[in-house]
Amino acid sequence: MSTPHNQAANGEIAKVVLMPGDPLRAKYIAETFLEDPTMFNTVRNMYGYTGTYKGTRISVMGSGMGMPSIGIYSYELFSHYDVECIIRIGSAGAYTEELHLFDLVLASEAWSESTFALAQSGDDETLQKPSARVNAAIKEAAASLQKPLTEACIHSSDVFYYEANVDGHREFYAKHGCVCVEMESFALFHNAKVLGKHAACLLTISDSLVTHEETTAKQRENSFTNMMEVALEAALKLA
Ligand SMILES: O=P(O)(O)O[C@H]1O[C@H](CO)[C@@H](O)[C@H]1O
Ligand SMILES: O=c1cc[nH]c(=O)[nH]1
Repeated sequence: MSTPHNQAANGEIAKVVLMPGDPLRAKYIAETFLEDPTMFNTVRNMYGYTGTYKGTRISVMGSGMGMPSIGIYSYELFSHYDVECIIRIGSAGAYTEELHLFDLVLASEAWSESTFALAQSGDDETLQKPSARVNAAIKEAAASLQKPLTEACIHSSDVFYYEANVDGHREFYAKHGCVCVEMESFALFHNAKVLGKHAACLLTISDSLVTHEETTAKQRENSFTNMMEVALEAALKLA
């Protein structure tokens, strides 16, 4: 049965779902890496596909941008479609000069000032954690593909554009140890926790708040192939 945001029938979505923010990144992954991909969702253009990767059934679906959006889609995948594991595969802005464009970052935890967890379940933790099992699978996959990654605390922000009076990234790095910023993992990890499911977040550095280098919109859609391949290999270990 469908939901207000997902037209898939029960059984059309695999147990492991890769979840980029951008639905066109989901389309690219399905068309580039999956065999026989079938589209299961077009509601709001939040494309979702199921296909096989090296013989294993895997799904990929966009989450949209921000915690309210991934909050809806991940909750429905976990609770309505019996999905066991979601690996977010996102873009992120670097808070430190040590991270460069296209570097991979695996979230060891997500710090946020967001009220998502408090509002959703009364959880007042400012750090939400990924599944240790899923992080282990991602690290194993990255090592076997010889793709270096940095495992570190990330910032899940509600804000993309800050005004100049806010000393954003320096403070988040100095006070909370966040090496980069994205906008969804805190809510995803929280939903997995309250529903007894598994989640992780693998990121590609798309821009730097320190050096102001940046990738294009098209590169964010289709060039983060190291991240895609690592996530697909990890999914094989989790399916
Ligand atoms: O590229 P995605 O996965 O959307 O991730 C990042 O990019 C968007 C902002 O440009 C936010 O969703 C942020 O989390
Ligand atoms: O949330 C995000 C994602 C990519 N780059 C940023 O600066 N912020």
